[in-house]
Amino acid sequence: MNALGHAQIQTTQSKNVQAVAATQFDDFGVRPRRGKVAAPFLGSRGIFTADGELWKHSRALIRPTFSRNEIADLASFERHVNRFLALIPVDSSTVDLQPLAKRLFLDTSTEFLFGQSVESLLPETPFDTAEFLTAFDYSVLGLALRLMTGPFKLLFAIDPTWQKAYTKVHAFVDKHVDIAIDRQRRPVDTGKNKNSNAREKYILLHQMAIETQDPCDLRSQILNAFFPARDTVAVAFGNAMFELARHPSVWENLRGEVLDVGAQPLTFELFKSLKTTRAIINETLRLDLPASRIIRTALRDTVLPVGGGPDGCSPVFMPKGQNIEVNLYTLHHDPQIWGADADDFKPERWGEGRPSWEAHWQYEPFFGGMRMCPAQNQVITQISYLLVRMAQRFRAVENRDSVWNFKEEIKLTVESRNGVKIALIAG
Ligand code: HEM
Repeated sequence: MNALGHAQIQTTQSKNVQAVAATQFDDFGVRPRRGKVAAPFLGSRGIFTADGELWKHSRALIRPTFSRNEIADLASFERHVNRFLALIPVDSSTVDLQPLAKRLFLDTSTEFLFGQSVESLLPETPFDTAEFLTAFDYSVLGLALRLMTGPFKLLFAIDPTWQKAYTKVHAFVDKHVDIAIDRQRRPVDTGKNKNSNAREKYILLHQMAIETQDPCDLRSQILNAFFPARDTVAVAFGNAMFELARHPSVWENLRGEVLDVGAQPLTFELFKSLKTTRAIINETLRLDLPASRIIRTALRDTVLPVGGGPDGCSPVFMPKGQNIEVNLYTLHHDPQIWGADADDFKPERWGEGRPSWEAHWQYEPFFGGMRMCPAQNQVITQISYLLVRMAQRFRAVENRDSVWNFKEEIKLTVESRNGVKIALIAG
């Protein structure tokens, strides 16, 4: 395709997906496209913008955040979920769940990444959350526009609004960076907490400060991790509720499974056994996936397994510097893989005896290979937790949107343009 004057390859072939993600991983990178453009906002070091050794270092810094123990620790998530549930009307009036869910995940992600939640679900927030959010959203929009317009990004070269926005975000992050560095430099407290068995909560920024106390490096590393966390899970959960409001029988199946759980504690292990819940999440991430376009640049001359020749089945040459877009949306909607009902929401397709789409690189909502989303298990656990709590509390969910179909709004993530307007029936 011609992407605003640049020749770019678009692919939906699973063999090419596998090559880009895994078997030819070293041939592709993100830095040529993202590095310079993102630097003013995200800095020059971090998981989202780096390749090679720098990327390996950033990935190693972030990995422990998503360890089994951290994911299984649902106590602080529960605190935020209770606040979220308290804001949902129980008189069957219409609510748009999307902005509420975004506030929930903003609160949880700021807590586990920075060590302090912005508490946007509380009536009294500790500081001007709205101002921070506006600044962050504008910073992301500015970055998205610059990434999408490629050679025309110069049009935005003198845009003081973007600079103002990311400067505000930096001020917020720097405050927490200073706290993390200060904490690291303080002598270890061997006093009153010495015998305490309480496990200290894992906070990514504090862990990063053990490795580096360079404030610019820390700001860059943590912003690179926060950036993909913002909105993605809220959008995925919102999309699941969007579909459930239009498929009452699936809600009934979910509620049946959840009522069978009874008063058992909601644990990581329990979620793994909830087949209907997991099928709903899988199907939502297939149909309405928040991250649908993966773009890479060839770091050297390379050859893709398929796409060339008159029938598109031969290998195809990609010169160094050319971009490739892996279009996960089309892959997830391909009738040759999913059947004639590829565009329909059918969680039952994830039942026993199904084909192993994942093993064949046909289902990749978190992408795959070395740069696969590190938060995958945490995301699935948190969405499962929320769906279970919703189904415990509400007997039914009704669509209250005059528009039936899912209309995409494409930002850096893809979300429902009309929000998630529903009513929840308590019972
Ligand atoms: C439903 C929710 C989410 C989905 C569907 C999702 C999907 C993805 C996808 C497709 C990628 C690959 C992007 C690319 O290579 O261009 C990615 C990367 C990444 N995601 Fe997620 N993500 C989600 C939530 C999160 C959360 C909550 C975090 C929390 C920190 C996170 C952190 C990251 C990071 C750091 C990367 C970059 C990994 C690397 O380049 O090594 N994601 N995600």
